[in-house]
Amino acid sequence: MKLNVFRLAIGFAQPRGGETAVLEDINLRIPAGEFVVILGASGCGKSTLLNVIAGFLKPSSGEVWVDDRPVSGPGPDRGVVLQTDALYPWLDARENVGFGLKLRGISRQERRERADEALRLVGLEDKGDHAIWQLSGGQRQRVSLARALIADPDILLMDEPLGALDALTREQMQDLVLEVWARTGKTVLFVTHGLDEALYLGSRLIVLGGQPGRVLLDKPLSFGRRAVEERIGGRIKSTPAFAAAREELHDLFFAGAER
Ligand SMILES: Nc1ncnc2c1ncn2[C@@H]1O[C@H](COP(=O)(O)OP(=O)(O)OP(=O)(O)O)[C@@H](O)[C@H]1O
Repeated sequence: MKLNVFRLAIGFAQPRGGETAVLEDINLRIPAGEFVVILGASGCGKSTLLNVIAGFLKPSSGEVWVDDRPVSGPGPDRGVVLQTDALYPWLDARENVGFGLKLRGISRQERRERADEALRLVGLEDKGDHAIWQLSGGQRQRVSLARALIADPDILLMDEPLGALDALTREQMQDLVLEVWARTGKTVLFVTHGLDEALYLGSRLIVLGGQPGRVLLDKPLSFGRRAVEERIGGRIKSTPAFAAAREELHDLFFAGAER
């Protein structure tokens, strides 16, 4: 599914009155199947952009379209994964994954089957009965990803989903995200603060910055356009070409951030 953002702007009311503009004149055309990484200084509006696309926030002006439908609220065509897992501690992993289907009135049997399928996709087929507190941080993020995948959304919105994980788990999760993306062909919007992560995963980079936030840079990323099999395992990150691309991205990013 194509995702289009037209002249989007949003601001937040201030406690003492008035409004601060957070994003202004955001225009994006994202074809189906693209892996878009979004970088930008803290507070520039990355999460706000994802929340508008998810339908959790209404823009002050402009529009978001998924294919030929304008977004007016959350929908099963867009799945969301956040930095901190928003899992329900009183439900086991399988019930967490299937919770959205329960709200849609889908039978217990079907929920169970689909939750197990989503858990298989993230490599947790043996953890469905586990309580959330029995899972590691990485496993909890896998459950969050499975929960986002269960409705088979065409678009995955991921807001620093690996930001709270230790370095090793983070690398493993990057490969899992790549595998899921390759296997499902979903469109991904992935907010990160990691330049390596952006280069490794993304087929396209968007840098937000300024006040109010705008798109400072929108360009294809060469490593992310390589076959997933070539990237998986992370060896590519220690090649001179990757180091050179990282340096270039570093300079571009910080030049942009100063604007
Ligand atoms: N609900 C809200 N009410 C008022 N201001 C808000 C609200 N949500 C976000 N903001 C403000 O909007 C700006 C952008 O916030 P946002 O969380 O989108 O930034 P970000 O780029 O995702 O930051 P970070 O990288 O630190 O997560 C910030 O200045 C923030 O304080």
